[in-house]
Amino acid sequence: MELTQLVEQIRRKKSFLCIGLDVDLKKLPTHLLETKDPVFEFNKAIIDATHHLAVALKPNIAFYEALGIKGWESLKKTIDYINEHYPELFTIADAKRGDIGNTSTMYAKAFFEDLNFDSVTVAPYMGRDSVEPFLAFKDRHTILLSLTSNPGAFDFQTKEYAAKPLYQNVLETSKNYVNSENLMYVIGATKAEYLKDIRAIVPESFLLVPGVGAQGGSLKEVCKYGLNDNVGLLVNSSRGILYASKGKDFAEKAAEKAKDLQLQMASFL
Ligand SMILES: O=c1ccn([C@@H]2O[C@H](COP(=O)(O)O)[C@@H](O)[C@H]2O)c(=O)[nH]1
Repeated sequence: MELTQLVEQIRRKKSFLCIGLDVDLKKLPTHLLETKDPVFEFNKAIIDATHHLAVALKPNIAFYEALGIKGWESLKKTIDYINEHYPELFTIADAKRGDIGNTSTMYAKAFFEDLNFDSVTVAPYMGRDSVEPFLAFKDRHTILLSLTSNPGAFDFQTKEYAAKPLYQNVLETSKNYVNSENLMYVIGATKAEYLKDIRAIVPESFLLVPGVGAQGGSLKEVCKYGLNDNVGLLVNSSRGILYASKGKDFAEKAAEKAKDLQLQMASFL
């Protein structure tokens, strides 16, 4: 998907909400567990109930891999369902991949060619040759981890390297990668106080911002410095939306949570 299409969708829906499809069997409504593919049935109901409120969907691949072959099948059915019924939604494989070049190419093929996601999250630690194979897919987007939402982010990402915090090195160095115009960055909502500095380095890039809701990040604080002329933000919530109810009304209740966030987002646009 072209960025112009994403921005147009954000403006039309007055939403920059990304819903994280982190499906945990233990948290599913019990009536779904009797179906052949509870994970897909759950995702389908959530997507049908919320597609008009969100602009992006982000399955975290770990939740599917943990279920073995069945999980991978549920993931494939989910992405195919989105691409067939809601092609306007921007899809993110939250896989946090990255390896030596020829291996990264295989990861990129898996997520862009086989599964047909619009984007994939990538860890920058192994550097240029581990990231550029993803960027070689010029009609897709590579979302590089820069400053993550978890407490462990302070172990390395804020520590100085070459006289600057490591997360700033990630932003600056990656701007020189081939096809860097297709880069986006992960910045945790719990690190909103860093967004002013981040925007000084990457004023135009889209930022994927997880960590509102269950992790306690503030949408208001994220918007203060995170928004740019093209909106430039995709703010993710997973558990805060998915598990609003364990009853038969689970999708309806999830839509209510998504609507709450969408209305807040509309007030910042
Ligand atoms: O820095 C990061 C990078 C990725 N994530 C992922 O986003 C969702 C957040 O889920 P919530 O339930 O809304 O907390 C999850 O898939 C994480 O693995 C992140 O949280 N922080």
